Amino acid sequence: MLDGNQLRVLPPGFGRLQRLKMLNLSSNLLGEFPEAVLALPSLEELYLSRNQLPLLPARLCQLHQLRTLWLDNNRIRYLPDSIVQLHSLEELVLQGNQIAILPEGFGQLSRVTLWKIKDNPLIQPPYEVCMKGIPYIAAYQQELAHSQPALKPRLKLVLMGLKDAGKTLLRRCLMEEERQRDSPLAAAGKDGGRTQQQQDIALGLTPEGGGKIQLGHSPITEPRDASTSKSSSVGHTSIEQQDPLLSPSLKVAGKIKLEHQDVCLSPSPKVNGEAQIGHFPMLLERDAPLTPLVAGLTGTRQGIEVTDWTADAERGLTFIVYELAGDPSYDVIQSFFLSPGALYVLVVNLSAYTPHCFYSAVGYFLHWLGAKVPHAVVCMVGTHADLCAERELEEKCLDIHHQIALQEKRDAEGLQSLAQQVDNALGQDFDLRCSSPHTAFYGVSDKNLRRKKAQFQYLLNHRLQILSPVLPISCQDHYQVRRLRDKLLSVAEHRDIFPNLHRVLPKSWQVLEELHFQPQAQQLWLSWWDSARLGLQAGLTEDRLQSALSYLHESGKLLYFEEHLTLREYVFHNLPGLIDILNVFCQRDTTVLLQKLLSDTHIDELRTTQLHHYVEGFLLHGLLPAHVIRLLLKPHIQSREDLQLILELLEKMGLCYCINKPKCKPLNGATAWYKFPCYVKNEVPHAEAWINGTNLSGQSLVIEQLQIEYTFPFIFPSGLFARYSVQINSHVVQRSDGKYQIYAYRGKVPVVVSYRPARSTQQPDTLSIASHASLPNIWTAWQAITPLVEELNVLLQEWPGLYYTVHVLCSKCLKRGSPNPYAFPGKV
Ligand SMILES: Nc1nc2c(ncn2[C@@H]2O[C@H](COP(=O)(O)OP(=O)(O)OP(=O)(O)O)[C@@H](O)[C@H]2O)c(=O)[nH]1
Repeated sequence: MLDGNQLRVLPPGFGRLQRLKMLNLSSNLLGEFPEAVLALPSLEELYLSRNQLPLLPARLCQLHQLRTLWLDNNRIRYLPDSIVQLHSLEELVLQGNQIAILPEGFGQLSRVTLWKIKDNPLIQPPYEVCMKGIPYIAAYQQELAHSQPALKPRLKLVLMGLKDAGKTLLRRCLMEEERQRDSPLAAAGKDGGRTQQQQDIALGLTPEGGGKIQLGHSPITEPRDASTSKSSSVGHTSIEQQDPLLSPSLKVAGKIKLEHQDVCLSPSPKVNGEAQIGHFPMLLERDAPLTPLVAGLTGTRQGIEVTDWTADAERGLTFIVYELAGDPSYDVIQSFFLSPGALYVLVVNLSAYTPHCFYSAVGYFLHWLGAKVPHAVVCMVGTHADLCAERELEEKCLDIHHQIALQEKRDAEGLQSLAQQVDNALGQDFDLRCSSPHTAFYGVSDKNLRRKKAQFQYLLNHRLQILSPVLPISCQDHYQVRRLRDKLLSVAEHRDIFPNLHRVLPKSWQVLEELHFQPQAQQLWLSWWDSARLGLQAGLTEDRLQSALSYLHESGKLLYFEEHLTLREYVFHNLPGLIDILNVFCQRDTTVLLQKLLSDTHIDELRTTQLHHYVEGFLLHGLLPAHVIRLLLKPHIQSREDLQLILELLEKMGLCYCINKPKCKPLNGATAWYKFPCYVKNEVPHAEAWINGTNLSGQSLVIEQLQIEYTFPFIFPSGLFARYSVQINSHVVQRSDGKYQIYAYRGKVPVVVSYRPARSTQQPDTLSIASHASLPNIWTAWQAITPLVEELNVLLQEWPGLYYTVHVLCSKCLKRGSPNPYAFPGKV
């Protein structure tokens, strides 16, 4: 056991340990695979986790006896083809590396039962296949070998931003532009007489992507001196061109500083050695006439929308455009539509922008996206440029850059300092950490500290990839819209940014996709069996269908909840239809809701009044009976079964829960009522008192309090509390919901779930789960809260870039009513 040292090499003669069976070299500083290990023929277990290995030698297959090989959290990019010859291998742990392609013949590793590959940029086979295990990888590889490969580049494009940012108009103009592109009017170019170069600058589209800011560590760093780069037309360096000597954390801090100074603040940044006229447009005409492009496109729209946009018919590239809603009422469902592998466009209304609103217009969205999709690719687009004066436009764009860089720098430094604290604690002896509850990381094991450190490293290495300065645009200008389209296309087609776009997939997968989207398959969803039939038609057996569906789910083409007990029986292939349904419950508009309910002409007055009351109750308390939900969804659902399925989907998505359905029993004809927690506005004052230690029953002397607190220093995604309150419903009874609190019982034991938004920028948001019991029975309180804690942990797994800590609060402090109870760290 040589783990947890500072070893860079092994001593000479190490290879003479011919009878060595197990070698643990984890958590060292090995920068190369130690050759001496290859001379140990009896080796059965080899642990090399958390080193800095870039490669594995092909001669690794000499270790015929090897049963266990742990290589997680290194820097490995490729596996040698010969790895598949390690026929005795039972454990292969590769997570947290840079592996994109797995060698052919993975089926030969049929004895592997412990397989971990998470956190690798996998392309071939796709991530969804790799995660399922060796048999699935083997089947996929066979599939690819035997069927004709297919290529159909489709990329998910997500438009996000505040309400009225201009997302809808931008989307419509982009799509309309496609239709008008070939028209003589468009060909003439309505560009207000600007030169090509001026217009390029106006859109931040200078050669070699001049002026691009790259915040955070990412594989697509732009060379500072473009003449030295071997880059392609957009000017990105390849992964190999990065400086291998810089540690990721140094890169983050260093790059922000450099780029922030050089790109954001310099008034005339140099590109290709030539001074640019100006970094931001001062050329847009304030009073440009409204062109036919915008005419007829200004209608408002509510909610989330999905549309296909064939942005480049020649090359066959299609964007699946997800336009998110700016209204916060949609927050509870929006995060479902953020997924890896998409191109995100953050839209800012430059006319309305002020430096004070940076966080709400930009900063929050970056935090939110980074928490859900670490390392996501973001383009910043500023609309309403036509309504801004030249100087105003320049100042606002600069301010956004400046504040993004500051936010990014602050976050990275925060994470680095937390990582440093963990390092310091690791440098101490475990006994010392257990000596007093006031020492940092009291009682936390080395193993858990190392996990924590790996998490910080992951967060630091997976910052968002913000690709460009704000691209100012007026939707009234054909030329600018066209250039934005070209910019999006060039980003999408850049192989370093979206390597998956040009991935070759088995023909059967493509056929499966086409069959799911053929015109006759216009129902709202397909049963698993219907989908399996399409799979068979495409040449996929049932077991291989799962991976293909998961892939389609991840790439944004359909929804398939593989893990869900009931919903996995269905495939939601008609996304626009499904989103229409979800939109109904987020609109919060009395008129729209009433219109839907009163569309039937035969409704009498009494019924009309009743329906008015239901709408009022819904908007005030978030309550609706099932039959009114059915009415609201009338065009979409036909039968009772349809309704049941939709209600289950809404529960799964954290939108509502049934308040009066006994567990696993039918309602026997009674009306089922549904609660939508995102509508709850009232407080639950007694819960606040309880949680602060003022015991309701007045038994404060014999009662012990148990409180687990989750702290979110960077962001608590909005809508998460509402979702959690749905998620815990199956565990609690007699609940009373407030906007930020739930007071309920687990059996006879009371529990309180309480969310506290940050009171200032210095303070974090917290979410706590608490219970109490008399001292000899304190375990009943633990039993009460444990499932709620587990439920929260499951939910938080959907947010891989979200940083939070978990503490147990000191019960003595709680009893005293201390405003700052001591928090014991550690894994609960
Ligand atoms: N002058 C001008 N008006 C614009 C521009 N872009 C959008 N608008 C107008 O701004 C208003 C809001 O634009 P939308 O596209 O509806 O905004 P949105 O981001 O989709 O808003 P939500 O759907 O509520 O999230 C509309 O009246 C648009 O016509 C622009 O570049 N210039």
